Amino acid sequence: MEFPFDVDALLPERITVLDQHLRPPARRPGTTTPARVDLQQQIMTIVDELGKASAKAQHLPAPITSASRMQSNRHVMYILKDTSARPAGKGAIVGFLKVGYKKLFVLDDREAHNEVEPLCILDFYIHESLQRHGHGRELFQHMLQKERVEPHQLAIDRPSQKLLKFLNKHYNLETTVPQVNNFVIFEGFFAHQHRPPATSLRATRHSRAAALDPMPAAPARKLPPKRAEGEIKPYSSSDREFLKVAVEPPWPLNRAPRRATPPAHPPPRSSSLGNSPERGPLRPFVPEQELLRSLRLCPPHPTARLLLATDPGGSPAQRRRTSSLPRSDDSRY
Ligand SMILES: CC(=O)SCCNC(=O)CCNC(=O)[C@H](O)C(C)(C)COP(=O)(O)OP(=O)(O)OC[C@H]1O[C@@H](n2cnc3c(N)ncnc32)[C@H](O)[C@@H]1OP(=O)(O)O
Repeated sequence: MEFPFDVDALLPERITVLDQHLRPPARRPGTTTPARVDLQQQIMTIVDELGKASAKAQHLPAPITSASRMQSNRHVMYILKDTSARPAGKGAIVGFLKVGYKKLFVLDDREAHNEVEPLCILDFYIHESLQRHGHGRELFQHMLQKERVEPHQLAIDRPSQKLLKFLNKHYNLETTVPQVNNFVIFEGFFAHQHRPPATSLRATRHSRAAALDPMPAAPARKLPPKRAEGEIKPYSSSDREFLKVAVEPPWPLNRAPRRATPPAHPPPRSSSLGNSPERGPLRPFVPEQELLRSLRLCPPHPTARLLLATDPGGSPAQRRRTSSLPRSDDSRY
């Protein structure tokens, strides 16, 4: 992918890492240095063009990667340049990989909900003319080392078939843990994960049920902490969510037909997973209330039940609230 400016001078390293500041890397000694603002503009152009090319390759209605989205999120972009060819002496870009930490509610193999904050693969693109030459693997490998994560610890935001094959081939990732959101996680995701100390912000911020849940928490964040967070909404974290706005018809046409009774169990494996990795049109919008209702119908964890039964200090009101279904004014979500 070529640009009308000198990519080779702009990005001295084979792989450049960009964060939300989109700072131009330090240039090689002896290279003439244009104004800093021009360099940043060039970086922004590269990010925008890569985002557009990736969206086109994935048949998305709009790019999910752009300079402005980079600036407003704590994502990290790994950009690979072509060091062999220097068409017109200006260099070229091979592709990019975008990652970021996200709060997710994921199901484990017992179909219990877990709040985690894994590193997510958000966008990945290698130029069409250079795919299947090992460039994707080079980028991915570099990212794994820099972020110090193992492939099975990652969550993937709506992987394409090509990416699923890529992950299978290079990292033996095959067996997925079925989810009801757009993220795909693989077997081993819940193994050996970092468990924060009981006094950590994460533990105290959680709901009582989450604090009692013995499932391990997400891998430790390597990125700086985000701004103060508000209420956590299940399934609200996909980086591709905003694309729904582009494809969703206006209200009331966007309302899914209401069921008489909410589903007692999450969708079966094939349905959940069959939907997630597919590209093309996004899945119909699931009304949040319906989703919450099905969440609230999940049976309490056995540990929680035991504690509630044996907790003599809890007031009757407290016991009433925790032993029955959450009330409509329950503001946890
Ligand atoms: C969360 C997300 O970002 S989902 C979106 C992922 N991006 C895309 O689908 C955009 C189009 N595809 C691409 O840009 C690239 O193919 C990537 C990024 C998926 C992989 O990068 P590449 O440089 O092609 O990967 P690399 O050469 O290291 O590995 C090749 C392997 O990837 C998989 N793969 C790559 N292209 C294809 C393809 N067209 N068909 C099937 N499998 C493919 C295969 O396993 C392949 O191994 P094989 O050639 O022996 O079958």
